[in-house]
Amino acid sequence: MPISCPNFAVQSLHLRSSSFTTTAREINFTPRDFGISPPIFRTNLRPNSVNYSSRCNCSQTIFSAEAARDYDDQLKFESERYSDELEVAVKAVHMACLLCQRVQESLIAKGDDHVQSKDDDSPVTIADWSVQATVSWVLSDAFGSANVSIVAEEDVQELSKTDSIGILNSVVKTVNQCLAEAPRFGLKSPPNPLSTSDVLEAISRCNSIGGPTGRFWVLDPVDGTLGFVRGDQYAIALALIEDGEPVLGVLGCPNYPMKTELLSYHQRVLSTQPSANWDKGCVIYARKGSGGAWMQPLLRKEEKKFVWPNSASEIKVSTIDNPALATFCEPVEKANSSHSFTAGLAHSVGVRNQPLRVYSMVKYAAIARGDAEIFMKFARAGYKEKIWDHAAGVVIIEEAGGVVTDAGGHHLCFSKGMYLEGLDRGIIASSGSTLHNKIIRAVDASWNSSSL
Ligand SMILES: Nc1ncnc2c1ncn2[C@@H]1O[C@H](COP(=O)(O)OS(=O)(=O)O)[C@@H](OP(=O)(O)O)[C@H]1O
Ligand SMILES: [Mg+2]
Ligand SMILES: [Mg+2]
Ligand SMILES: [Mg+2]
Repeated sequence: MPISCPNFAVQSLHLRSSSFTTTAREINFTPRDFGISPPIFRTNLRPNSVNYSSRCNCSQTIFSAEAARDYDDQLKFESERYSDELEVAVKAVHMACLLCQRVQESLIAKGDDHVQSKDDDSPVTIADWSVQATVSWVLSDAFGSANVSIVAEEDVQELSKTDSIGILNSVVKTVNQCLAEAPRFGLKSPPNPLSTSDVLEAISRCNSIGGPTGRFWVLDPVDGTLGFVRGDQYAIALALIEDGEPVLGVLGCPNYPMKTELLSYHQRVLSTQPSANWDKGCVIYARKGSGGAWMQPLLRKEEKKFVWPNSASEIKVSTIDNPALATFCEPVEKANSSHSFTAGLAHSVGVRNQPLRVYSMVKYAAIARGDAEIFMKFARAGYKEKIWDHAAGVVIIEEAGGVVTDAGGHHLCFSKGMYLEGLDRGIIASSGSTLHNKIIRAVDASWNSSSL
């Protein structure tokens, strides 16, 4: 029996099956018009299952009962897509946040010497390796190691040196302490504590190099390690990429308070807030195409009986589009992004507020939560941005209603391996297209006279 369904043609564009691609084209829309990325649109095709019959005289599309059923099935399928992966990812990041809080507290309290320097002089700590091992183990246990491919920042080279034995032992202890808590999140603990070689294996299993096809996870176990060792902001970032497009993003921000006004409070977060009588820490996540981004408060590690599932609230980008009222955020270190160039851009578009300088992908979280309107990063010429520093943040900002592109206005490309290849000058994220376009025009106007 045919069913007349008002606005069905437009609704049906959300269905993402090949049949609807045709429907969309007939009325001059493409999946991109709806923020649907082609790789997702193409997957799970169910060709010919929709009987596109005719149009009624009031311009409403008429579909068969079979089509309506198919519509419901497809909607259900879409709303459940990646739900297992997202659930495990959120739990793994949540566990990693508690792990990091413990390590950071001990590092600040004892002035721990377990901070190593990598070949590029950047810091790496027990927390970086421990989170990588933990998340790797949790994902492999949940989905089977044969099905899990991970691109991640750390390797075991430094950790395997004979003089790193003390650090390695601390990593193994930290990982086992964290995994022992897995049942509190509804996950399994390993039947026996992981051995040193199990932990090394879990870290080095994250050796995928990414690419344009298939599915892989992208993990930055501690983003903003410098902020971490200084007792300041840092993030745990996990994304899932399918056929070159990030489809899930999870950001753990253990020192980013639920109450916005505390973000501008920078240094010595831990030492001056000892009783933690404030909602410190959150986990933010989003699924590509769902049109929403969500935030959970971080469960307190000292609460022995915390209840999972945790509550979540929806987050949205700021509605401010007047540069005079906008705040921009950028890296703390001027070695990582030119502060003078961004100050010039901000001035030329009429931004008056002081920049919010925050370590790590907490900057992406700040835009998604509506705590700032613009994020800019212009690294020195020759620096290649890594996919793990951006993938999770991009999904979250876009689903919260914002925009992320390079300075040429192109989407960031996650399909060319571990680097954001072809990045045009720098990265800009904004709460909306008005501010975004102004910044892009300002970059064009001042780029040639810059020293970047
Ligand atoms: N020279 C240089 N230029 C640009 N970017 C660099 C550079 N060196 C490092 N990185 C990467 O920056 C990540 C931290 O970025 P942030 O925005 O947090 O910078 S800052 O720490 O606030 O200055 C940082 O991530 P983590 O290593 O995970 O901390 C690096 O991947
Ligand atoms: Mg690093
Ligand atoms: Mg990083
Ligand atoms: Mg890192």
